[in-house]
Amino acid sequence: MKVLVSDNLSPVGVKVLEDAGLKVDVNTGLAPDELKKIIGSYDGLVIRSATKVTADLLEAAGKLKVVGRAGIGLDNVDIHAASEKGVVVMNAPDGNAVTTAEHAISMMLALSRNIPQATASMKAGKWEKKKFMGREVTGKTLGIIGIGRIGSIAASRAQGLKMKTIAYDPHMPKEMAEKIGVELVGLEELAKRSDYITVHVPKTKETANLVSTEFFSNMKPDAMFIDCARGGVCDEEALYVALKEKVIGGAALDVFAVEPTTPENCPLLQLDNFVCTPHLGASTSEAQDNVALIIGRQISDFLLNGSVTNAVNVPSVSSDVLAQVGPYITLGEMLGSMHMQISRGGIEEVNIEYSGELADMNTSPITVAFLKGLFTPILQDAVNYVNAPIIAKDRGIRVIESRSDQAGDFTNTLSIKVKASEGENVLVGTVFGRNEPRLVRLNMFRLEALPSGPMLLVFNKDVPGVIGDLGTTLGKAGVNISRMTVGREEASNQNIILLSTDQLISRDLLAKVQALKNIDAAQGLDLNGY
Ligand SMILES: NC(=O)C1=CN([C@@H]2O[C@H](COP(=O)(O)OP(=O)(O)OC[C@H]3O[C@@H](n4cnc5c(N)ncnc54)[C@H](O)[C@@H]3O)[C@@H](O)[C@H]2O)C=CC1
Ligand SMILES: O=C(O)C(=O)COP(=O)(O)O
Repeated sequence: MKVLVSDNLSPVGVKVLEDAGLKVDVNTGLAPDELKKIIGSYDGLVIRSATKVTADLLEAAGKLKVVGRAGIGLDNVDIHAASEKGVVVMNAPDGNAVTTAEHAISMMLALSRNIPQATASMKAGKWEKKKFMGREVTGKTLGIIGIGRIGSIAASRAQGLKMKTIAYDPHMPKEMAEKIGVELVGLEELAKRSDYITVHVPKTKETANLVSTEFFSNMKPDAMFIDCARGGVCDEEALYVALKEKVIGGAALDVFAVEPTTPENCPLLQLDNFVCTPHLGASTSEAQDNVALIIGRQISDFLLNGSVTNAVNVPSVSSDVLAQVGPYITLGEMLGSMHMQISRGGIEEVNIEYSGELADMNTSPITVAFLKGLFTPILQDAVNYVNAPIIAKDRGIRVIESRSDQAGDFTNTLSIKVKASEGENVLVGTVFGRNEPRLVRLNMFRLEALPSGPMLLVFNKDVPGVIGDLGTTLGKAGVNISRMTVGREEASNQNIILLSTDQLISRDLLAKVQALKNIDAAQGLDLNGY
């Protein structure tokens, strides 16, 4: 079996693959068409963030069985296309967290003491001692956006530097943050109170452009902003204006909306109060050895023994179990994603009830898939079919499973209640026929919906004209409705309408829907990939 390493990988990873008996070719920096020409002869592909694994490339990869990412981010992989081709995609989400947190702290100190600017000035033959007056970080407040793996390590390092640490992470229970000495606050409060702000969230629908003109206008005029997470979480145009007009004191970016970035497409690179690195967050020999070792072992285990670890698109179960509960694994993951998107506040408890014949089956992969689905909208590539239960435990979420012989009107049901700090929701699902997942209850509403693709969830009064108004509003915006389900609760005169649409609902369109008469609430859902 042959493995191609197409991005820079630490030699320890290559050694692990070779020692296992695999033939390894290292061929980095290939243009897409060059890669496409040779990919057909490989069983495995090892990448970092440079190689783009597109549907087009996968089309040419006739023998390919696995793509391994030495690191976390899979933004450069078309996971959906890989799943359709039966290619397993795996990553190594734990190997580079310390290193990336250290990079964020380095950026903070480099900004505080003007180290890059002073270096450039001295190399230009100057001795500008007065120009580069810095300031101490001791006693200052570090605001952390996203207090997950990397954010919490950054907090502990900052505490070591005698800084106060506050964080914004609406999905993290308060007690978990308090345990690590971090006060949880709202986004606006974080902007107003912090002297330094560092971002450690993945790029999701919620976090895209989270750091905007409004955010910068709330920051202190001498505060500094750092992003070593993902390009596009911060609006680069808004940052440019904030730095140019001295709305904030300085900024450092390791990640960009377009990578590789150049002075032509990134005007930030012209500013004196801007410091940057070319996506070096994970680039230390220690972190690279870690992720290379992990991915090398996972790929050889898979290619030689068929065992799947840390895969993002295949549950780690035997083919027998998959044949029995496979459709419920898909259903569980869909319900997980939907639960996270409709839930408000930090999740505290999950109750999963398996009913009917399901009660006698091996349901643990369904629970794992549910948890993976639950965390994917907020953690993206950092969650997979192996670490999802560990993430739940680390976040202090109680996962309770129960079984019942009775499944009501259906042969089997999966009924899941999620309690969050601001309320609870119940979703019940079943599988029709051999492989047709359906959502059959959402809280008090009975319905029959396929929880997949882009959707719009509407809560409305049960009066004539609502569906017509909705259809017209979506139609005017050019959005096609492919399915519609109405759930009715006669006692309360309340309905829900769940629509499947051909594209995601934009913020503007959602605002128009929310403004319609007799509509109490509406939200877009993204169940893509299911
Ligand atoms: N610059 C680089 O080279 C590297 C960048 N990264 C990136 O760093 C980021 C963080 O990684 P980890 O800490 O391992 O992830 P993680 O999954 O452990 O933590 C992410 C945190 O963000 C929070 N979050 C999600 N949506 C949020 C929102 N709307 N507002 C506030 N918080 C929100 C989650 O609740 C979670 O606590 C990822 O995007 C990752 O890809 C990771 C490694 C290297
Ligand atoms: O692991 C990640 O998500 C990273 O962003 C690191 O990217 P890299 O492997 O350095 O190209």
